[in-house]
This record gives sequence, C-alpha cells and structure tokens, in this order.
Amino acid sequence: MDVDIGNALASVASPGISREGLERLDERVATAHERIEAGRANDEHGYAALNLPERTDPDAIRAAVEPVADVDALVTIGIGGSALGAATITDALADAGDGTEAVYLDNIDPAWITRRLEALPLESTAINVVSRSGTTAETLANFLVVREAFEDAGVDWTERTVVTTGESGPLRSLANRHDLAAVSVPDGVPGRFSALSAVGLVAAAVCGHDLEAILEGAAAEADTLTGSLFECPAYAYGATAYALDARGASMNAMVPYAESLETYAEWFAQLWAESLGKDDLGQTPVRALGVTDQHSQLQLYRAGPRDKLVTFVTPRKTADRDIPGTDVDELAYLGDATLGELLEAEFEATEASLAAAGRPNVRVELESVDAFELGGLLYGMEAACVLAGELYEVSTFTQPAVEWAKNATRGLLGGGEFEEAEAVAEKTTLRVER
Ligand SMILES: O=P(O)(O)OC[C@H]1O[C@](O)(CO)[C@@H](O)[C@@H]1O
Repeated sequence: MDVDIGNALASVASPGISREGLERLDERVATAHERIEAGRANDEHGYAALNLPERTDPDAIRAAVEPVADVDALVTIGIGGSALGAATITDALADAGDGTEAVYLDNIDPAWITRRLEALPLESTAINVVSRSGTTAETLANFLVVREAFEDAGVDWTERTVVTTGESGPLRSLANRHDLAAVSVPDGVPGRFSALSAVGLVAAAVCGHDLEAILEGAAAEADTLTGSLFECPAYAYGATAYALDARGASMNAMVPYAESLETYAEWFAQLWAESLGKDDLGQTPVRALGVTDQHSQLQLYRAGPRDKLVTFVTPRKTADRDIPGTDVDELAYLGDATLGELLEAEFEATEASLAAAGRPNVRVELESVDAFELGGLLYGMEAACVLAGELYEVSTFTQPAVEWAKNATRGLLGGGEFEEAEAVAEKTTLRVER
C-alpha cells in the first residue's frame, strides 16, 4: 500500500498536523518501532501477528481443507476476528476464486440464519467453524443449528467440517470427539490480527484463492517496517491517524472506492475499535463506501463537526466498463467515459472537496484489488494499528471490556452465576410508548 498524508497537513486541514509536528512525532515512531521489533523477535502476544507472513504455512492449510476442497459452497461460522478477515479476503477476491460460494454466519438473527440455510445446497456445502477461544456463544449456537440442518437433510456434516480453534476448549473437544478436520489458531495472535493465518485463509483456500500471493503481499509490506513514518506507509498511516485524533479527529471514516472492499471496512472497524478503544481513548471507526456514501455521508464529512479523519482506499487499476453513448446532449459527458473513469473522477473530486473545506483526509493506494495487494493492505493496517497502540500507550492486544456483556448473557441463559446478569434486571427505564 502507498499512503498520501498530504491532505492531513495543517497547511491544508484543521485539525491537521504540521511538518514540524510530524518530525517530532517521528522520534516517537522510532521508539515505538524498536518496541514492536522486540515484540516480534520474542514472539510476544500480539506482536507475533506481524510475523504471520513467514509463519503461516499455506501447504498445511490446503492439506487441512483437502477433504472439503471440491464443494459448491462454504459456510463459515465465526464472529469478529474469526469471520471478518476471511470474509474480507473472499469478498475482495470473489472474481478470482474457483466459484465456490462463500457464506458467513456471523450473527444469530433467527430469521436471517434460517434464510441463509435454506439457500444453501447442503449436499454440496462444507462447514468452516472458527473460534479462537472455542467458547463464543454465537459461534457455537450457530454451529449446533447448522449441524442439525445437515442432519435433517440427511447429509453427514462430520465428513465436510473443518474446525479452526485453539489447542483446548469446547470446540476442540467437539472436533476430537467427531474426528473432524482441524487447524490450530496461531499462538499469540488476537482474533482481529489473524486474517493472515489459518483463521482468515482456510476459507480462501477452499474458494481457490492464491494463499502464497496474499502472504507475499503481506511480507512485502513487512519489509517496509522501518523506524520512520517518512519511509513506512503503515507507520505514516498509524501515526497520522493518532496525531489527528490528538488534535480533535476522534472519528475515522474508512471509505474504500471499490465495492469489493466493503467488507474490508468492517474488518478495519473491528481492528481499530477493539485495539485502540481503551482508557477513554481511541478513534471511532466509521464504515463507508465510495461512491455510494458520497450521497449519504459526504455532507456531514464536509460541513459537519471537524471531528473526523476520512481515509480513502483506492485501487489504481480496476476492471472497466464503457458507458454507452446517448442522444441526450446533457449526458454526452457520460457517454464519452467509462464507469472506471467516472469512479476515479468522483474519488478525486470527493478527496479534493474535503481538502477545499479544510477537512483532513488520507489516501491509501493499491495497485489493484488482487491477492498480493490485499495481503499488503491487511498487513499494513495491522502494523499501523500496532504502531498507533504504542503511541496511545494502550494495551493494543486485549479487549477486556467485551466480557461484561458475555457474562451477563450466560447468566441470563442459566449458564452460571454472574453478577452482570443481575445488573441487567436493574435497568433504568423511561419508556415512551406509541
Ligand atoms: O474467535 P473467538 O474466540 O470466537 O472470538 C470472536 C471474537 O470475539 C471477541 O473476543 C470479542 O467478543 C473478538 O476479540 C474476537 O475476534
């Protein structure tokens, strides 16, 4: 990925960062980089994620999915980091796959689950269950529901299920009991940083994607990690986002200009929110899509509170399609162009419109949306997040705040005694009824 932070400079935007400010911040980036490299060298929890390009073994992943290699559909059951990385890859590279339909069950809405299951050709569908902890209620509940659906259809789910989980836990026990194909999550890698491991690549393998190209793209991005934001695109992005938040841009709107990268914006939202949202700090990620949200959000981004950084992700090369000529004079300018040219013009115009209004924005450029570039984008944003975590001085790799609601849920369903469940009953109400 290439990063252009020009429109985040104080000479263009407010909030903005001056060149002197960037120079000063670069001293902290150098120190943070040393910390990150030490963490990588010792395979420390979290930092180990930045070693995945050389640690992940694509042959082992392909071998593990061999029993389910030839299917029409793959239903992945997982949530958060156990779904978003895989979905980002198969959605971004959908045109390059072998035609296997990739379906993700990362919610438990009963009607939605039923509709998804009814639409699946179960006799030619494989199951990919992913949970690092092996205890996530939504994932296990959905797996029990899907398993029953296969049994009701007379389809043997044990022959076509792959499990990705830790060395122990309920999901590992279930895999052992039914002798299911199983892959281990890498040690020391939090879910939201695991897209470049089996967690994100099992689905990619079943859908026929080029795992080596994804990992090579990530490795090429890893080679750019140096102690200066002026040399490393990932650090330039992470440091700029941090600096703008410190100056008031408490939100970060991630706006890819490629429909195939919409799920990537969801993946980024988890990475940024769950990693940096601590100690009353953190930049709120907002998912948007170019050009669609020019017609819903841009008014706010341009004329609302000066509390946002807008991050554009744009591929230099895209497939294209002519806009047919027309006999309507007013539309002649369209007839002479292609959809790709219109897309690019709209991107440049939107970017310039924010700069003209003094609103900070950053451009992240990819050569195109392909396996190599996607690997680089995922790795680059992970490294940007790790660096930002060092600058915020937060514990980037934990997410303790999510446990309260999990305990309350288990308590409410009789899964144990949890004080959080009692607190649910003490809700303050002020109802206004129709
Ligand atoms: O992979 P697991 O353990 O099922 O967790 C799924 C997701 O839930 C979280 O723990 C948050 O609740 C995320 O950090 C994680 O990616």
